[in-house]
Order: sequence, then structure tokens, then C-alpha cells
Amino acid sequence: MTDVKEISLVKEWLVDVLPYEVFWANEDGSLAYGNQKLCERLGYKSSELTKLTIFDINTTVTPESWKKHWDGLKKNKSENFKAIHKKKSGKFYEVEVFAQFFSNNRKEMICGIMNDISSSSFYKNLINNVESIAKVGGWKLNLQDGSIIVTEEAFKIFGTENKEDFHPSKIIQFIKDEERFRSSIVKTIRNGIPMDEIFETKENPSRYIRSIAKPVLKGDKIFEVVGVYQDVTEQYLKETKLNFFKDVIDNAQDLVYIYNREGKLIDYSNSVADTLGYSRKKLDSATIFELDTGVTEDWWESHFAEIKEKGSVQMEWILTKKDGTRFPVDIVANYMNYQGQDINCAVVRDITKRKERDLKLYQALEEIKSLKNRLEDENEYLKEEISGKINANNIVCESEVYEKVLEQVNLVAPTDTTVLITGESGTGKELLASALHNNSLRKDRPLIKVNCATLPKELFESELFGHKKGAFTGAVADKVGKFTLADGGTIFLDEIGEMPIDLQPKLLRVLQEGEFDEVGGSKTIKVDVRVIAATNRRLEDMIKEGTFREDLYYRLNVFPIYNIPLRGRKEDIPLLAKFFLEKYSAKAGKAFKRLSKKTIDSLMRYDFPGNIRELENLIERAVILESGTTLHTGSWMPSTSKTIDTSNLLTFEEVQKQHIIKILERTNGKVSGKNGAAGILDMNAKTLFAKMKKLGIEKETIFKT
Ligand SMILES: Nc1ncnc2c1ncn2[C@@H]1O[C@H](COP(=O)(O)OP(=O)(O)OP(=O)(O)O)[C@@H](O)[C@H]1O
Repeated sequence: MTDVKEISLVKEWLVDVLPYEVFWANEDGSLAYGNQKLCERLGYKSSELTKLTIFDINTTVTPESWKKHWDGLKKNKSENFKAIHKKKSGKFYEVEVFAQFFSNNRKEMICGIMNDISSSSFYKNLINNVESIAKVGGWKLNLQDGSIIVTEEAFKIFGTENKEDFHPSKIIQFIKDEERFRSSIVKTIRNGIPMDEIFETKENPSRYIRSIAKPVLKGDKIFEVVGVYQDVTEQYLKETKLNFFKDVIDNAQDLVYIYNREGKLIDYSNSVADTLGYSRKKLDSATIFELDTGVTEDWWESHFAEIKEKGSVQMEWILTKKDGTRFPVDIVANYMNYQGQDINCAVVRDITKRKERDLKLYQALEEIKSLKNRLEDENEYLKEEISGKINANNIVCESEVYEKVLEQVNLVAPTDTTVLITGESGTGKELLASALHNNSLRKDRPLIKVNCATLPKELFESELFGHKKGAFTGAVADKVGKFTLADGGTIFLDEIGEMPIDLQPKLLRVLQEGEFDEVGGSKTIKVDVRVIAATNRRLEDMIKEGTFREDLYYRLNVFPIYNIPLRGRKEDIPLLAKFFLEKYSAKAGKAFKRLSKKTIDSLMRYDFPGNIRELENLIERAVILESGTTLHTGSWMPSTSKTIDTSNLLTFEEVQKQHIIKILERTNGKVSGKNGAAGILDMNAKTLFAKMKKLGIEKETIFKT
């Protein structure tokens, strides 16, 4: 007996540990036994389960349907079918049932072995994965008993774990537009009209849920509603964004063309039709070759190849409207591959205004560039001048005769009249020219000084009038001439007598018409320049010799000022000497305050063939050689032998010649550089060389003898 009981226990244990849910049911539907797996699944204790009936765990079974089922099984012995079981918690799950009929000792029973389909791991996982990737959740509402089943993803979509929330009356609480949802689902449930719509949720930020519901009919009755919820937020927003972009493109000023490889216009923005003036009908069937007659098939082919290689290409182009009007555009052509097709998406911008602006800007820039060059040249010139010498206020005058000269200067300065200053070298002609300029209305514009004696003949013209690059060998860049530099101001042409005769007509033209032709250029340049010329030569004699043009002479000699030599205004010597003494004392850090009477007397006796420049150099030398507060006579004083013997009157040029030779003897023939003759004579070395040449002084001859 014990053995039999033990075997029975082992059998029960075996059934208990089977991986399937197993029950035994009696003819009246009561459950005689349920294994452990079934109890766990349904959530009942074993003792509770045996108090239940099949109707408790499968709510779709009625006493009538059970009877039918019982009879069928009794006849067929076994059957396979799907069923939905209800847990103690109220939740449902789907099972596959293998049912078998047993009879033993007139006791009849049905044995059901169940396999949980929804928990069958492979399919369940597959379904779950597919659902979650697609963000699709399903539900099925049984309209007979109101029961609902919901898939896992559906729970996730609505963030709830309660399947009762999926009843249409409840799910509506998640939806923003409740009215629309209600009306659609009612139509499905009552009238069998399927629903497929997108609803926005109430959350913040909201999501977009596609809701599909379909009726399942049994006969003509709606038996169930199956539905799907899908979170389509991403797609919806993308689509909205795409629509937005399309709107933007359509409203943009830029023209957007989409061409295929064959050049057919496959899409375009509204602006294309509006700007070009073509009808949409025409554009819908147009090709690039019709819209732009400048585009050839070969060009299109190579353009397409280029954008395909580079991704995009930018270029400037001219577009033609339907009415023939042409306008400049900037094109950015982008390569795209859309649905396997090569596409050229061109964004085209009208740049008419930009081009106009560019042109104005270019012109303005050119003007600025030329002004800048001029300013730089002026600046360069002025810098050289500043490091040079003259201060126009330092005109020392005591003598009545010179006072008269200065009166003339004051009189003519404010006018634009051409002035010719004559006088010996070193009398202060350049100083007077500066005074004329500084007292004129042109004083804020430059005073450009040109020493005609120092300019090599071949560069004369280009120095005065400028040249274009390449005008002659060596003209490597454009050069602005002195007349252009002086525009608005004054030009001082020192030693005008040295101007080459063939250039004199050109100067005459500037004086008469205020214009000249640039060397090597095609332009006639107009200038507003006041001319002050100076010379120590007798131009009248030069006219007779044929080396100076008479017409130019008269045009220059409008207002002549004769600058008196120092020997003709000896009263100025004491004051000038004191002026230079103070100037060079300060410069050399000496203490000289005055000149002794004897010194002044000696100076007054001397005739100064080199005029004020000679006096100035003399004092400068004395300051270096002597010391104290009073300047006494010394070795620096010119010997009386150097004074002019009135009985043997020399010409001024002869005096100059002798003086220069004397200085050269002292400097051992050195002309330029430190302790050179030019420095002592306070002359530019080039000027001295020119002068020496003119006076026939040849270093070699002097020093040989
Ligand atoms: N009245 C004056 N008061 C002060 N300094 C003067 C006066 N006149 C001339 N000088 C000075 O004498 C020197 C020579 O003058 P400047 O160069 O003007 O003479 P110039 O007649 O132009 O000479 P050149 O014909 O050789 O060019 C300069 O240093 C100048 O400052």
C-alpha cells in the first residue's frame, strides 16, 4: 500500500515540476487539480484553485460551450486550441491548450496542458523587440465582456502599467484633442469605421501618437476592436520641420532650382516663377537649356561632374528672365543623390545691388589708394624737408632795403601770382619762397621744392610730371610727379635757369593751363599749383643765348623779387651774426651770448661773396673753434685778402669759383660727407658738384697743379 501511495506522490511531483501548466477538470467544469506551474501563473494557491471552475479562469467559456467542448473531446479524445486565461489579479494571458479526455473506473475528466504563448520566449522577445523598435503597442478590446489585452510596448507608450487605462474611455485622458479622439473611436466601436489618426498627448513636451483601431466582426456584429498605438513623435516632428523648410524655401528671396543629370527642372521654389516670369506650367516641363541659353550640354556635363566630385561649387553667373532682362547672380550648386538619382540643387542669389556696391567701393578704394599714395609721397617729402633746414619765421632783417623786399613778399604772398625770385646764391631765396607759401592761403597744403640744378637731365621730366610704370627703362613702378604732389599747394623751382630747354614748353603749359601729360601715360593731369621760381642767373642773357624761352620768362616774371646780396645790406650783418651765434651755440652746447665789437667790425668789412650762407657757415665754424660768452675774432675770420678788391672787380661767378676752390684746397678736394666742402658751404653735395661743373672747377686739375 505504502508503495502505491509513494508512486502516486512521485507522479504528482513529476506533474508539478513539468514546465507546462496542467489541470484536471470535471464534467461540471470544477477543477480537480492544477499543477504548481498553473497555480503560479494564475496566482492562486493549490487549495484555492481546486475550489474554482473552468469558467473562472476562462471567462469566455459558458456552461453551454463547456458542455459542447466536453462532448467533442469525449468523442475525439484530444484537441489543440488557443484560449485566454484570467489571473487572480484580473490580468489576461493567451495560452495554447492541448486538451485530452480521460475515463477510468467510470470517472471522466479532461486534462488540459497549457503552453503560455505570450511567454514563449523566442516569439515573445521577437514581438517585444519589433514592437519597441517600431514604438508600436497593440491592444484588443472584447466588446462582449469589456476585457482588454494590451502589449508591453503599449504600456511603455502611455507610461502606465494598468491595462484598464487602455479602455477608450480612459485612454482619452492622455490625449489633448479629446473630442476628435472620442468621435473617431465611437465611430469604430459603433459603426465599424476604422480609425487611423495622429493625436498629440497632453504632456509637456508633448508626443505624437498614431492611433489605429479596426473592428473585428462576427457575422454582422462588431465583436472586438483591435488597435495599435505608435509613438510617431520623431517622424511627425521631422515632417513638420520638412514642411517648415519647404515653406521657408518657397518664401525665400533666393531662387532654388533642382535639376536632374539630364538638365530637367524637377522642382523649384516659388521665387523662381516669380522672378523669372515663367508660368508654372512652362517650368514644370522646362530644362536648364531652355531656361538658360548660355548653358551647353557639354558644359552641363562637366559642371555636374565637378559638383559630384566636390560636393558643391560656387560661381557668379548672369541669368536671363523671360522678358530678356539679364541680372548678375551668385550660384551655389550642390550635388545630392536622391532616391538613387543624381541631383543638382542650385541656390541662386540676385547680386545686382552687391555688384553696384562693389563697383562704387572699387572706385572709392581706387580714389583712396591714389590719395593715400599722394599723402605718403607728400609725407615722405615733408619728412625730408623737416630734417632739412628752413624755418620761415627766422627772417632776420634790420636794413631798410631788405625791409622793402619783405614788404613785397607780404604783398604778393596771399595771392596766387607766380613769383620769380632773383639774386645771388646764399641770399635767402629759398627762405623767401617759404615765407611766400606760409603766408598764402595754400599754407596747409605742401610746399614742394625742386632744385633744377641737381636733377639729371634724363629724369627731369619724370621728377616734375611723374611717369607710368614701363614709361622708360627703369620705370619699374608708377611715380607721382612733384607737380601732382604740390596740387593745391606751391612748387618752388630753384635754379630755374637750369631747366632743359625742351622741357620749358611743358612748364609753360602748366603755368598757362594748369595741366600736363604724364610721362608714358594717356592721362592729362589737371593741377592747381602756385609756382615760385628762383635763379641766380640772368635769364635775360640766357634768352639771348637761346637757352631760356622768352615766353616762359615772361610767364614766370609776373612778380619779380630781387633778393639783395648781403654786401648791399650790411646793416643786417650784426643782427644776422648774433642770430646765427645763438642758434649754433645752443646746438653745440656753448655759452656764447654776444659778438665783440671788433668781430662785428671785421665782419662788416668783409663782402661775403657767399652772402648769408657764408656768414652762417662762418659763425658755425667760430662757435666750434672758440669758447666763452663773447665771440672774439680768431683764425676763423676771413682774411681781408678775401675781401673783394674793388679796383679789380670780379664777376660773381668768378668769386664763387675762387671761393669753392679755396674750400676744396682746405678739404683736400673732399666734396661730400663729413668735413667735405659741401658741408662747409652748407650746400647739398649734388648742388656743389653741379655748380663746380658749371664753373669749370675740376678737382683733378686743381690738385695736380
Ligand atoms: N634774412 C635771413 N635771416 C635769417 N637767415 C637767413 C636769411 N636769409 C637767408 N638766411 C639763411 O641763409 C641760408 C641760405 O639761404 P637760402 O638757401 O634761402 O639762399 P638761396 O638764395 O636760396 O641760395 P641758393 O641760390 O644757393 O639756393 C639759409 O640757411 C637761410 O636760412
